[in-house]
Amino acid sequence: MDIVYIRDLQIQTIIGIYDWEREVRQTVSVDLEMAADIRRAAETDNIEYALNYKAVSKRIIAHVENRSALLVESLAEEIAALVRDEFNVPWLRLRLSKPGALRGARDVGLIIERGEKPA
Ligand SMILES: Nc1nc2c(c(=O)[nH]1)N=C([C@H](O)[C@@H](O)CO)CN2
Repeated sequence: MDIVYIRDLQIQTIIGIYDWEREVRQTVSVDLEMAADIRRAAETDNIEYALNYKAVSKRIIAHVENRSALLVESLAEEIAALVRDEFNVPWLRLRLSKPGALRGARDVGLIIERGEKPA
């Protein structure tokens, strides 16, 4: 199994459970690992056969910027579902973090894995 990844994709969005968090955009950071078979793209040197991380990033940004979730859990599940459905990704691991959201911690958030890992 090969992995195409995106690290520390920073997006501004409304997220959080507190009143002040409903009024100001905060930064969330996305790390994403996606199962892929990169061999055909490598053999042909053709983006048509690649899992295009630029296209995935643009889709995630569009979704997150237009959302105003309360919980990081909701946003993480939505991102995982759209990446799997729209880019035909069989398995992914997603870390969604809120830098600076908790005093004393660099960031907080969660890590989820969805789908089945190909052999
Ligand atoms: N498991 C979670 N815990 C908390 C969340 C969350 O989204 N998931 N959110 C908050 C607040 O919005 C926090 O980020 C503000 O500092 C608290 N706990």
